[in-house]
Amino acid sequence: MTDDALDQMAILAGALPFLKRYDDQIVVVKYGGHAMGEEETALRFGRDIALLEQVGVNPVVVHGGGPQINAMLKRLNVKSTFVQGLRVTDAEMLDVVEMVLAGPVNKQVAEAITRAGAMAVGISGKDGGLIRARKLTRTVRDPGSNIEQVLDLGFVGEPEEVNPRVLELMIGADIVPVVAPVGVGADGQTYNINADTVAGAIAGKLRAERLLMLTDVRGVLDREGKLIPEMTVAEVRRGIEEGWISGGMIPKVETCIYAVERGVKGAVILDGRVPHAVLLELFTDGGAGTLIKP
Ligand SMILES: Nc1ncnc2c1ncn2[C@@H]1O[C@H](COP(=O)(O)OP(=O)(O)O)[C@@H](O)[C@H]1O
Ligand SMILES: CC(=O)N[C@@H](CCC(=O)OP(=O)(O)O)C(=O)O
Repeated sequence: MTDDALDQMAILAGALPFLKRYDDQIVVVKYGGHAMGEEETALRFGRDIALLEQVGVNPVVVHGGGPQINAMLKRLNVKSTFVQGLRVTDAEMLDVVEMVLAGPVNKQVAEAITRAGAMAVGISGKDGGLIRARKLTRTVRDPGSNIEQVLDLGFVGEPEEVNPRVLELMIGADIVPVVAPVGVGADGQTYNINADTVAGAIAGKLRAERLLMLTDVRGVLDREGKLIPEMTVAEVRRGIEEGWISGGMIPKVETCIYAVERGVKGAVILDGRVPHAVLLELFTDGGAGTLIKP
């Protein structure tokens, strides 16, 4: 038996009460591009997801791939800009985004889970009508003049409607869905959607037991840099107002709030680079990151 499998067994040894809680429940896992790291990290993630499936949990994986898109853009010598953490996406950029997300990244994640003994199938939000998207509009207010300006991010979208049918069929057939964050408008236009947003929308629609957001920080940290194990929605809102929850953490906690307000029992932000982060979060008392509850 490999060291990795022994570690999995050690975590499972004390997991009986948790296994009951999650039996036949849906757990949506957002696997961020930064959390993917080296090939071995992806394979280890695959083994954990396969194990979840094998012990009776129904995992649904939504992956990102920002760094992987950046690597391809560098090879193609195409420049990319971000506004409020979102990639400005013209028609040429959209081709690259869809090619990378629905191509190698999606297949790598599905293959890692399949190799570990579960059957995973990669789809994008365009498959089976999963995500109907619309163009995202964002505004900024100029602090000097107080004038509001509408930003044009091109083909950046947001989910307008999630049709969970394809996911339900896959889950019913013991297939682990692996979703690339691309959607399609009513007119057939493809949209690039932030992966956190897609994970939140899917978790909300499926009323998942848990939404796990794997990133490359330990969770939400307080002003002293200490990990906060649990927060209510009100405490998160206060953190944003007071400014110690900022930058890339804001869309993440907002996604968690969106999900728990739609019936997800708990949303967790945790460090995907920690070995077996998913298992530790679900199957141990202390959990692994920051749990956000209603
Ligand atoms: N209170 C906080 N706790 C943890 N991280 C925070 C906090 N406030 C801001 N951040 C920032 O949020 C970042 C995480 O967001 P981001 O880098 O966008 O993640 P990802 O690439 O996984 O989507 C952290 O690296 C950190 O710089
Ligand atoms: C609109 C937008 O910004 N879309 C993202 C989609 C991928 C993503 O969200 O990946 P991570 O989770 O790894 O950051 C992008 O183009 O990078």
